[in-house]
Order: sequence, then C-alpha cells, then structure tokens
Amino acid sequence: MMIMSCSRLTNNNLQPPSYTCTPKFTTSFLPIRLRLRLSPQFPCYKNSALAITNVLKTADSPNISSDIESIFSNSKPTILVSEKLGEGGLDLLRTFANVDCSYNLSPEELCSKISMCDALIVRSGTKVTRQVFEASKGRLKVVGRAGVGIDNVDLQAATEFGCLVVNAPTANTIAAAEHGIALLSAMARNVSQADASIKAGKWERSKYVGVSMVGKTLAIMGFGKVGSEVARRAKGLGMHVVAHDPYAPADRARAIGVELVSFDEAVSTADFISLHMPLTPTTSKVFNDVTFAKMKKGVRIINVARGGVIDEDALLRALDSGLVAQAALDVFCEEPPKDSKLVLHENVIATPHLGASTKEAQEGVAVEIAEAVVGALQGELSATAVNAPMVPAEVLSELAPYVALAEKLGRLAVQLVGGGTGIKSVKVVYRSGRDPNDLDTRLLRAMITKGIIEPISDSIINLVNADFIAKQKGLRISEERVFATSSSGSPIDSIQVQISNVKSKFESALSENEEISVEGRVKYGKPHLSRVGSFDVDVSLEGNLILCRQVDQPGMIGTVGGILGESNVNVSFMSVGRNFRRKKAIMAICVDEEPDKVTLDKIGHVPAVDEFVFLNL
Ligand SMILES: NC(=O)c1ccc[n+]([C@@H]2O[C@H](COP(=O)([O-])OP(=O)(O)OC[C@H]3O[C@@H](n4cnc5c(N)ncnc54)[C@H](O)[C@@H]3O)[C@@H](O)[C@H]2O)c1
Ligand SMILES: O=C(O)[C@H](O)COP(=O)(O)O
Repeated sequence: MMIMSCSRLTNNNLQPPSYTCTPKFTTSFLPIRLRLRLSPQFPCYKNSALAITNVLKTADSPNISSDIESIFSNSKPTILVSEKLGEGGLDLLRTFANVDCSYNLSPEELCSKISMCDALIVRSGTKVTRQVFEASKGRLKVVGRAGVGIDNVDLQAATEFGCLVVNAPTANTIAAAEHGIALLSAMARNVSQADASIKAGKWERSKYVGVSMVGKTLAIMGFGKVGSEVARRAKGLGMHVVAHDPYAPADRARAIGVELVSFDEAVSTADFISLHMPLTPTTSKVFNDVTFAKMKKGVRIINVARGGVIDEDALLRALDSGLVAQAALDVFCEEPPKDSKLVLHENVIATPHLGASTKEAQEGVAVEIAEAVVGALQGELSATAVNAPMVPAEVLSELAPYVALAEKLGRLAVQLVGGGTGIKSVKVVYRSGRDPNDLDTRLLRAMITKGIIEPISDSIINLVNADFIAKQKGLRISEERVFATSSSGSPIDSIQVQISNVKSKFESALSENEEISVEGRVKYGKPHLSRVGSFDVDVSLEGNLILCRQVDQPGMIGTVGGILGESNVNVSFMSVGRNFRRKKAIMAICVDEEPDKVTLDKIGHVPAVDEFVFLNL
C-alpha cells in the first residue's frame, strides 16, 4: 500500500489533498483510501456492522464485508437509558444491546458515561446539551426521546455531530389529551381545592361552586395530535371549540367541527384556553402580559404542553389581578418548580408533568422508542427522525444501489480536482423517467456530499449532517432533473456529478463547459462509471480505478495491461472510450490491488500516454 502525507482540510476552503507529482505527465496519486470508518475504536456493533456491510457488499468486494463482519462479530452496542422506561421497551432493547439504566444522573455523570454509549434514551427530565455530544467523542449515534417534546435535546448540536434524534410521537397522545380534559374539568369544579379542604376536616360547599363547561368556548392553541384529541373530547362535553394553529390543515379542523381562527381571535373569545403547541423559539413565552391583556376577564388556562410557552411571572400577575380566574398546569419552566408562587396560588391546580403518565402510554412510548432506536442503530432510516429526512422503506430499497453509486461518483469527482480556489459548487444531474415529485433524491445528495467531503476532511458525513457540513464548508450542491425515458423501469437512468471552477489533475475529465464531470449508472444492481468528461466508458466501480488518456492506436491495452500484470495487479474491468478514431482515447481500468508508485510511474512513461490518474473508489 502506498502511504503519502497529504494536507487535511481545516477551513471552509474545500481543497483536495496536495501532493507532489513526478514530471512529464501528471503521475497522479490520491492516497486516501476509502475509510470505512469502522474500526474497533469506532462505535460499532454487530448488527450495525452487518447493515453497513450489506451496503458494502453491493459497493465493494465481499472480502471487505467479511473482514468487517469478523471485526464486529462479538460486539454489541451500548444503550444508556437515563429515565424510567416501560419494561416492554427495555426487553426489546436488551435483545439487541447492552442496556445501562442509570437514572438521575447529574450533567457531569451523563457526560462522563456518554463516550461509552452508542445510543441514549431520555424522557423530558434529561437535558441533552451540546456538552453531551462533545463528550461522546463521536460515539453517540442516536438519541431517542421517549415522548413527543424534543425541547430538552439540542437538535442543532445533534445534527452537527451527525447524531440522529428520534422521538415517539404517537403513543402518549391520548394520555396527554385525557390529562388536559381531566385538568379542565377538575379546575372548573375546584376538585383539587375541595379535596384538600375536605381532607382538612372542612365542609365548604359554597366556597367551591364551580363553572359549567357546556356552551363555553374553548380555544385550543396548537391543533396537532394532542390538541385535536382534546378538541374531540371537549366537543363531547358540549363546548364550542375554536383552534389556532398556523400550520394545521383546515379540513382536519372541519372534520372535527372546529373552527381555525387567528391567535388574537382565539385568545380574546375563549372562556377556556388549552395549550398544545411545542416549545420553540417562536412559542417561547408567547403567553405574556400583552397576550393576557387581550383575554376575556375570568378566562381559565390549561397547560399540558410546555411550561416555557407561558411567561410564568406574567401569569402570576394575571391571576393576582383576577384577569385569569384559574390555571391548571402540568408543565413548568423549571421542573420540578422551586418555591413557585404559581404552584402555591389558590387558583392554580398543578400536576408534576403527568400528561404522558398512564401505564398504557408509558408501555406504548417505550416500545415505540425502542423500535426506533434499534432500527436506527441497525442503519435503518427512521420514520420518526426529527433531524434527518424521513425516507420511507420502499423508497430506500429502490434507491439502495444508487446510494452506492452516488457516493462513489462524489468520491471520484473530488479526487479529480487538481487545484484552484477550492470546491465551491457541485451540480448533480439525475436523468430519470420519473415525475420529479416521485423521485426523492435527498439520500443520494447526502451520499454524494459524503463522497466529496470525506476524502478531503476529517468530517464523518451521514444523512443527518450532510447538508449542514456542506454548508459549513461553503459547498453549494445544486440538483437538476432531466427527463429520460427508461425501458427498464429503474427510477434513475444516470447520475452525473459536475464540479465547476476548479482545475483537474486529469484534463480529460473536463466537459465542454470546463467542469469536472463523471457520470454513472446502475447495471445489474452494481454502480458503473459510464462517462468521464466527454468520453463514454463502461466499468463496474469496484476496487481502484486508473484513468488514462492516450493516442488511439493499437497495442495500448496490452502495454498498460502488461505493466500492471508484471506487478501482479489484477485488472477486474476495462473499457476504452474515444471521440474520434485514431485521435485520443481514454482507458478506464479497475484494479483489485493498489499498484505501487514504480508501476504507476511506468504507465506514466509510456510514450503514447498523455496523462493518467489513479483513484481510490
Ligand atoms: N404534559 C405532557 O406530559 C405532554 C404529553 C404529550 C405531549 N406534550 C406536549 O404537547 C405538545 C403537543 O404535542 P403533540 O403530540 O400534539 O404535537 P404535534 O406536533 O402533533 O402538535 C403540535 C402542533 O402545534 C402547532 N404549532 C406549532 N407552532 C405553533 C404556534 N406558534 N402557534 C400555534 N400552534 C403551533 C403545530 O403546527 C402542530 O400542529 C408538545 O410540546 C409536547 O411536548 C406534553
Ligand atoms: O413531550 C412529551 O411526550 C411529554 O411531555 C411527556 O414527557 P415525559 O416523557 O417526561 O413524561
């Protein structure tokens, strides 16, 4: 194997590694081998390794795959569960991984454990901060949120670190909605206060006269899963229900008999307001002095969403002034709340974040998150990913061979860059007979990005962070779809990767527009290179590739093949393409072994060879 030092990229200026080449023709080596990024030091476990080797089996030799399988055959992933999770979920996790249930960890303890974990499962009580991702040193691959709200996970940091975040968005919907209705009814009829009073030996019937719900207007703020279920139940109680949600479809609201209205209309007309929006920068403290002032005097507020959507000091003021008659709170800015005047207020009833806490919901959430985390660790794309595109299973299986092709084309294109101001702009052209709306290329774009960036940087690219890292490095990837009729029914006829405004170390790779251009297609389920610059070729992309431009004359195949044969380098595929007879031609030669420098120099010194380049696939 040839070892050469090369400069690594540490800034935004994407440049391929520099190296010195021998005089005469460009005797070009690109010494970086395909780094499998799987080693005993790297987060690894058998099933994931198998998932990856399945991809490699289509992309590379079976030997590489079996090597990896043997490296990983004895290892299991480690999953840290930092909050109580239902047994069904834990059982499922244990069949696949070493499961460490460590509850009530301090932030420091979490950070010190995390570098030994491949996945982390949390509920709302664990703050998964940037420090956690930093401390994981790249090992943490998946964070599973056993519930809906992901405001306790730093999604930006997760994405930057290439860590997938999945949640369990459906299993606690009904529990949360039922808790909302429970709080609504309990508040309207003073159940908590009356209960405390009777337990204190009192009999205060006139003090705890309540208000009726029938005929009253309930405003649902956030008409998603929980909000809709609360609406259904409130309709059953005879309430008039309106909702505010800028993103909710009107037909869903209509189907439940709910009118979608503006924020101001909702808060100003309601007798009861129930909060069901997520905590985001936009919704943070959206209920504040200004919005309370718009409400009807004597309004009643229920919050089973997130404490942070309310300015708690403003709510306290509104309760004290009687503007807000009562509040029912399950969630708080700080949990558990400390010395909270709000919790102690006589017109407030409070529960300790119990919305999702039914036996049924907890079992459901545990299984939902365990399946999502195990799937993600096995290399499947998750249907509940919060920071990555969700690619449906059927799309994934159809695109699998194109995934390998996309990465190899990116890897080839970047190795052909020979200088200039760095790679700034990459264009990908998909030729396909499919309707553009019926062709999801996000996965392919991510793999092309991986192929381009990984050989020239220390970044590890995956579907989660591909777009982020490309942007961070100043790389603009644009996509174009060209209609092409395909008789085979395959989703994509060909993929072309073009890099503009750079020099090439192999001039023949430049198209008429002076862009580096490589094109490939899938043949018999395998990635093939079909065009380099303006030359048509046809080689299966396996092992390593030598591209060679020479005078189109007899004996060239024999001469170059002979040099490789003398060095015991086996040619696996070979193809010659030319534009004009007896002018120039290019040879694309796939070789199983990496030829040594002397052998490559010999090829460079064949008189009819104008230029050549050696590329790792
Ligand atoms: N207390 C609990 O234990 C408990 C249990 C489950 C869910 N929750 C919380 O309830 C919230 C809703 O859960 P869900 O499952 O219904 O989520 P969801 O994503 O199905 O619904 C949220 C809805 O809020 C809407 N929304 C976003 N921004 C908004 C805004 N500015 N104004 C109005 N609406 C806006 C969205 O369009 C969406 O329809 C989440 O924050 C979740 O964390 C709490
Ligand atoms: O967002 C959620 O799913 C709920 O707030 C539940 O949170 P928990 O898992 O901490 O009960």
